[in-house]
Amino acid sequence: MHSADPATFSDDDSPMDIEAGARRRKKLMTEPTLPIYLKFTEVKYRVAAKGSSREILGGISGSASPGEVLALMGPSGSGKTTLLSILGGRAGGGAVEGCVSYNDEPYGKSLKRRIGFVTQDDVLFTHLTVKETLTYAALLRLPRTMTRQQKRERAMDIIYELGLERCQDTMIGGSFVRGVSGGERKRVCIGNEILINPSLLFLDEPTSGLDSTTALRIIQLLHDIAEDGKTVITTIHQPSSRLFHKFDKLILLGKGSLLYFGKASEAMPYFQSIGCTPFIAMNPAEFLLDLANGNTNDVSVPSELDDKVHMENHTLENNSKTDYRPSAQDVHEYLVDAYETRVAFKEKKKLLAPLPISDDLKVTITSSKREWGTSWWQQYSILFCRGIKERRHDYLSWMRITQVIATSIILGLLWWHSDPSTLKGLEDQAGLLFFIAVFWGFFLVFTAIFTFPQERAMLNKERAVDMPQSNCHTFLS
Ligand SMILES: Nc1ncnc2c1ncn2[C@@H]1O[C@H](COP(=O)(O)OP(=O)(O)OP(=O)(O)O)[C@@H](O)[C@H]1O
Repeated sequence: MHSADPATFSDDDSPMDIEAGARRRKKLMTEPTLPIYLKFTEVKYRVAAKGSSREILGGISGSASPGEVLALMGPSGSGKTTLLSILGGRAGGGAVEGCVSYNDEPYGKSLKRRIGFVTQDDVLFTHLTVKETLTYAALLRLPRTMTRQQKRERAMDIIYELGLERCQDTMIGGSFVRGVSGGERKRVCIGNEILINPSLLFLDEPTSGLDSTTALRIIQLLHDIAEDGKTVITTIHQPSSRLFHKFDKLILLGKGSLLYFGKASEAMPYFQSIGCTPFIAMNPAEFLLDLANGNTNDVSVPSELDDKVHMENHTLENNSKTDYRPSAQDVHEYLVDAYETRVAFKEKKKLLAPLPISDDLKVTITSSKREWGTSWWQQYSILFCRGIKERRHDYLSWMRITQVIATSIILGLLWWHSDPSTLKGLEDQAGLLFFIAVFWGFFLVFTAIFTFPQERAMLNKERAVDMPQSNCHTFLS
């Protein structure tokens, strides 16, 4: 794995920490990454809505090669997450059309183990530390061929690679527990996925909620990961201009339609070529999002679109007012048409070109079963230890201890001086035993029941990447 620039996460760096610096510069010893070329043509997605169906994506085509970072950009609700999920083999309940191929092969179960998917919501255990989180993930997900010690070392390498060494013993934290910062938490999520050395890495808004410097560090990290031969696809909301220039390729979506696919560096010249130029100096991402939203306030409107709007308005109102702005719908239709007529056919032709890889490599991704995982018993013991560590704070909380002590005192007082040598006293003692059995029975049952909702998100996340066996989870809960 490519080593991140030592300056990348300077907030966590300590000049005194020589060992940390040395480790960060060390390349992670992983098996070579299997290159995966991702291509998708005319991807459509429809969902059922009140008796009819609603189109979420309307024919999106594009590609990403190993070593590249492809950014999916667009206004909120434009379909970025939906497209990312389809490409990552996680489409929801809707109907998918079109073709998505990985080294010219369709999605198969064996690919699950070559894909890392960082979701928008961080699904992590709040009471585990950074080190524990990554170590348990390594123990559960890395191949059987590796020893426990090697797996632990891989987790530590990831910690140093991501610059998390200073917070490695800090709890992740959540709504009620103060823990690591948002940027550190995101890095832990990325670490969770890159430790299996995936060929394809999908990230849903890895920078949302982060300041621009931290966001830049995360994108720089993605760049470093891609440089190691991985294909990285990420959705992004509103990147700064520095961040925008880090992307190799860009997909701009508007209302589920493709407005641009190509090199990120060629996006501005393309929009200028179709007559859309910012009046003032602007962050390219802001300009593109304005266009995708149909907002042309600070943007020159192409004469073609201007004429069309004037004609329509004159016909409708028959007056001589000249200050018409095209509606958002007009702008959207113009951009979709412009892309279809000027660029789409060229890009589609490129997608048909043969890949620069051997036939063996194509077959490898579908036929080779990646050797990894652990036996049922190993999973059970790892999940058991993880569960104890996560829930120890809950079980040993002062509220629970007080609850048990208070109940014991009340019971003690109620059955004080109960004499087991008489029949009445014996009946009393039987009542006490019954009460204790029922109390502890329900106490444990309720504790187990309430762990299901908490663990559900984690179970779904782990099942999506083929680990661990769900009956193991159920047995433990
Ligand atoms: N299963 C579904 N049923 C109904 N509507 C859906 C479904 N999945 C997605 N949508 C709709 O599709 C549109 C696109 O959703 P998506 O989450 O992909 O957008 P997005 O661009 O990622 O938005 P954001 O940036 O806000 O996360 C939204 O309007 C959403 O409500």
